[in-house]
Amino acid sequence: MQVIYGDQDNTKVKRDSGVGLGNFDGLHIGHMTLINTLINESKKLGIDSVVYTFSKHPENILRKKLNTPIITTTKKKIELLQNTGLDYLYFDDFDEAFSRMKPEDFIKDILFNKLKVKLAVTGFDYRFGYKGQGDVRLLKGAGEEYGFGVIVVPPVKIDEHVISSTSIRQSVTKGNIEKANRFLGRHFSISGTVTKGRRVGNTIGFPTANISYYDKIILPHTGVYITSTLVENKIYNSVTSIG
Ligand SMILES: Cc1cc2nc3c(=O)[nH]c(=O)nc-3n(C[C@H](O)[C@H](O)[C@H](O)COP(=O)(O)O)c2cc1C
Ligand SMILES: Nc1ncnc2c1ncn2[C@@H]1O[C@H](COP(=O)(O)OP(=O)(O)O)[C@@H](O)[C@H]1O
Repeated sequence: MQVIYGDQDNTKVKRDSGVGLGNFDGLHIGHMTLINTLINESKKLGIDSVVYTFSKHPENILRKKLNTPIITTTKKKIELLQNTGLDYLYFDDFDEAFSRMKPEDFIKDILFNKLKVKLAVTGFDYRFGYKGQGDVRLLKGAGEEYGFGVIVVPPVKIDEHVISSTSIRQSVTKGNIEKANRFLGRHFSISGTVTKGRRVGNTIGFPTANISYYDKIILPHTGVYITSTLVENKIYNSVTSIG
């Protein structure tokens, strides 16, 4: 898998491509269903598969005060998609100027000219372009005009609940990690750097580590959690105190 950063790299995708569209924060079961569909259908067509996403969550750019804490950092997204068979992970730079792009221009300039789209894969509720004016209907119409196919993935649910990054954020914030894990299809995790603390644990026979974390990530509700900790390729049984 090749990672492309839109702000640094103006190289175009070399071959015709299948493009998966969305923010994909969390890379939950719904997202992975979409991405697997993208990879499989692109293979069938003999084209490259590309996930086109943003390095910063649009909500955090457009509604600065309404901070959306993120579930997966860029680094984590790369890690999770690394061995899926995806050809390109494309992080574009979302800023105010970009947000004003009309859906029709996004299709023409980015999907068609830049990514040489032959297939677009989105979820049922995908919206794009200025103020979210574009939807799957518009995308399908443009597909007929420009000659690309569109696959719309129906809502992936667990127990009748549509899986979404918003519901995962709510579960994590409430401390309902079991539910978040079910929706994510893996264990919720946080990465960070070990920093020096008061070393109290050591004096009672438990080594402790203070983790400093990226401040935009979502944290579970204050409390004590049973965890596993991965340090330098070794996994330890652990207990983590949040707060
Ligand atoms: C060209 C373009 C312009 C966009 N402009 C806006 C905007 O003005 N307001 C907004 O809330 N989101 C805007 N978005 C973000 C989309 O509504 C949407 O969040 C994003 O494409 C990811 O889709 P998803 O939320 O279904 O994953 C824009 C997206 C694109 C591709
Ligand atoms: N449960 C789901 N089932 C099918 N597609 C989904 C699901 N959740 C999100 N998608 C699709 O994945 C892409 C990224 O969605 P995004 O808005 O980032 O996620 P979410 O809706 O979880 O916040 C969009 O095309 C969206 O329609």
